[in-house]
Amino acid sequence: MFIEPGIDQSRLPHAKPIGWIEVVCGSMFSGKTEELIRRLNRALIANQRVEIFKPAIDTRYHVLDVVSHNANSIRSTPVQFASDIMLLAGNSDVVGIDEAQFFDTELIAVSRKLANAGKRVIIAGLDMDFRGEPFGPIPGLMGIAEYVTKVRAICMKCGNLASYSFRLSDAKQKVMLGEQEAYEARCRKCFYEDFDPKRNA
Ligand SMILES: Nc1ncnc2c1ncn2[C@@H]1O[C@H](COP(=O)(O)OP(=O)(O)O)[C@@H](O)[C@H]1O
Ligand SMILES: Cc1cn([C@H]2C[C@H](O)[C@@H](COP(=O)(O)O)O2)c(=O)[nH]c1=O
Ligand SMILES: [Zn+2]
Repeated sequence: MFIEPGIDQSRLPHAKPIGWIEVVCGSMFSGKTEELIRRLNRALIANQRVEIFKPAIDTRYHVLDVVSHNANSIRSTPVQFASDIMLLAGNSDVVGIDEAQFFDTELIAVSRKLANAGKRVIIAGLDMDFRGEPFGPIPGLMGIAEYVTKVRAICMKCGNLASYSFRLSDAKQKVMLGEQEAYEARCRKCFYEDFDPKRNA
């Protein structure tokens, strides 16, 4: 179970705001966005000021909303660069960022600055790409985060827990938006059984 230090802390008299970083990561369909939305909604219920960002390229379900695969949603601000978040997060207590793997590695410095300024920063993103390699700023963010939650999907081949996102086509580019028609959640065994390093080189 995830403890929510911000909410406990806000009850302490004279408590100074202490910032921190939370990372929610895993494969596609593992519930990252659901978990991000859950944490942000609870912060809203606690009357905290919440700002939510996603990369502007992620237009899959909605241009503005962060939307989970099971249709939960929350309003967000799409931004092009991680540095935009620094400019727009000014008045918030809590900053949520979805699809963080698509941001440049500047997101690591931005998250550190926001947390050092007393904000709770909650980041959701893919830890690995379709080749099973670390994705963008996520590994670096996991390194500097106080809390890291790895969530897992269900393997579409065998029903075990899945940590990998298997791409169903031969497309080689790292960034390729898609859902069930383009990717399957897979466990380690089922991912590597069908992974062809030459095809994916
Ligand atoms: N293979 C799968 N394993 C688990 N959940 C799945 C799978 N395929 C579809 N889903 C749906 O995806 C939802 C999670 O969506 P979401 O939070 O958007 O995941 P993520 O952001 O990690 O891609 C689940 O609650 C479930 O309804
Ligand atoms: C593995 C992998 C995924 N993507 C894309 C596909 C989706 O649009 C997002 C991930 O969304 P989710 O909320 O985690 O399901 O990322 C990609 O561009 N490259 C990849 O290697
Ligand atoms: Zn499997």
